Amino acid sequence: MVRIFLTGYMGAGKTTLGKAFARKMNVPFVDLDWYIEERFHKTVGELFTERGETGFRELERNMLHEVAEFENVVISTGGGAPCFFDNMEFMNRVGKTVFLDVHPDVLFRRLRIAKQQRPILQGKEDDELKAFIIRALEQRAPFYTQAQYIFNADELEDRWQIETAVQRLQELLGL
Ligand SMILES: Nc1ncnc2c1ncn2[C@@H]1O[C@H](COP(=O)(O)OP(=O)(O)O)[C@@H](O)[C@H]1O
Ligand SMILES: O=C(O)C1=C[C@@H](OP(=O)(O)O)[C@@H](O)[C@H](O)C1
Ligand SMILES: [Mg+2]
Repeated sequence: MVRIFLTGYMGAGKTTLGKAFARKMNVPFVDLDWYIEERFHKTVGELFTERGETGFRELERNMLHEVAEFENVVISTGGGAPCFFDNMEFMNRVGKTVFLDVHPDVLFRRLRIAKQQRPILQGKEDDELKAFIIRALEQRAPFYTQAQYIFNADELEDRWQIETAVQRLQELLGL
């Protein structure tokens, strides 16, 4: 039975790599944010606005427990999921956890063009965004580093790099 959780900061490539990895492993892919959006018929941004971050985190925890029931699955969490409640401990208990480790400069490059759909980053100018990413990584590191595996995901810029990353991830997990 394969139940793998991909974690890491926003822009680390959890969704991109998770999707490609699940396809290669021939198992279903679940992106926790997409699952939440489908279940509630609302975007993550709308849920943040309506319920505040506290409300979103509660819902995220409940949905994490729901998707963790699936067997043979690759699950990409949202970047904050491992850092609230006992979510990280829970994932370590029920599956294999991978921290997608990405250099802050790379995260900044990816997120400055992909921040609109991420409520926490909205309205941040470049300087502020960079400082925010660095600070958030420091705060979240104690959670992310509880993952059983650490995977460098600095290179996910094209199909070839993604394919290479999928192979490396398979080797890391011994699959
Ligand atoms: N080749 C690329 N060049 C620049 N940005 C990219 C490229 N590929 C992906 N991104 C952006 O980087 C982000 C990382 O991908 P994603 O899988 O969504 O990360 P996560 O799910 O960890 O937040 C995405 O928002 C995407 O828009
Ligand atoms: O890091 C975070 O706190 C968040 C990350 C997002 O997921 P991605 O990491 O897939 O962008 C999403 O769950 C929400 O916007 C909050
Ligand atoms: Mg994602």
